[in-house]
Amino acid sequence: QVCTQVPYRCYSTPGVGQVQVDMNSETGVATVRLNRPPVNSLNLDVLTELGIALEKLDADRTCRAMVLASAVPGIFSAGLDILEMYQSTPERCVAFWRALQDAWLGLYGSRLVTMAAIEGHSPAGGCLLAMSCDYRVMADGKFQIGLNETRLGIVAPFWFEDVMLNTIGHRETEKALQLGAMYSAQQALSIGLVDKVVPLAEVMPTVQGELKNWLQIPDAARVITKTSMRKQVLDRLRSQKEKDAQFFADFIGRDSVQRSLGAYIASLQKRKS
Ligand SMILES: CCC/C=C/C(=O)SCCNC(=O)CCNC(=O)[C@H](O)C(C)(C)COP(=O)([O-])OP(=O)([O-])OC[C@H]1O[C@@H](n2cnc3c(N)ncnc32)[C@H](O)[C@@H]1OP(=O)([O-])[O-]
Repeated sequence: QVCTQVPYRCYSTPGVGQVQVDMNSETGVATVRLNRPPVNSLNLDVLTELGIALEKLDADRTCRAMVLASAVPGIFSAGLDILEMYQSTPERCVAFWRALQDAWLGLYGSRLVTMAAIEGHSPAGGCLLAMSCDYRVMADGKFQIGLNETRLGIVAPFWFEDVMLNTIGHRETEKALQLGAMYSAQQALSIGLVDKVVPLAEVMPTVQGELKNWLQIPDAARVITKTSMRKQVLDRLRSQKEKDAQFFADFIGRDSVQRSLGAYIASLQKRKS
């Protein structure tokens, strides 16, 4: 196992944790892999683990960069675990949302160079995680990426919207969010939602190659620049975290939203059979 070799260090037990972290102390690059089969849906536990992992990496002075990837073939992340939003309690909804907020604040506000290796589908919350990195490489082929929330009868919150706006601009975001659009890798590339599209086997090598460019830049100057670019969006959520969590719990609890989610879950199951 890669983790037992020097100079790798693990923050989680390989093959066990739902968020696996391999830290290469020689290069200063950590690889964080989501590991919640079958689709890496993000529940309270995974989001809490992810938030803690990001915090630890940020505090590790030997760490300069992080690659966000998946341990599950064919999937980057299916987004938020729909079962956290369906027939849940208001208390659980608030706790779930806080964990998402904290994980996102840790990722979007990270001092590290962050790269998304998108080796599979990446809807909704998966797209948010990818967009929150500094750079995205996606596998060509059948995989799709996008914020499809409206298709579930739910609404991407203002901070998902802010991140998309900063990634692909106002006009594309308006269309993408209203339609709940899912894009192929090539379409995503054409609107700037991802930075590079390569064959599946080339995703990781391409990320490693790109990292070399980013790591040539002195950290302090890059971090000040990144912070200045992202501060406004981060502060907008930081200043209203509780209000945002309460809004989510209230919205999700509506009968009409529960009905839409129920129908969407049924459609996912039907697609399988
Ligand atoms: C306001 C809030 C903002 C919201 C943000 C979000 O992220 S909203 C999230 C929006 N996300 C979406 O709309 C994504 C919906 N998912 C998909 O479109 C597809 O699963 C896929 C394309 C990701 C993978 O296709 P594939 O053919 O490889 O896999 P498959 O389809 O066969 O699924 C396997 C099993 O996983 C289950 N399951 C799947 N996703 C979720 C989930 N998010 N959660 C929970 N469970 C999920 C699925 O039901 C099935 O369960 P079963 O029957 O075995 O008990």
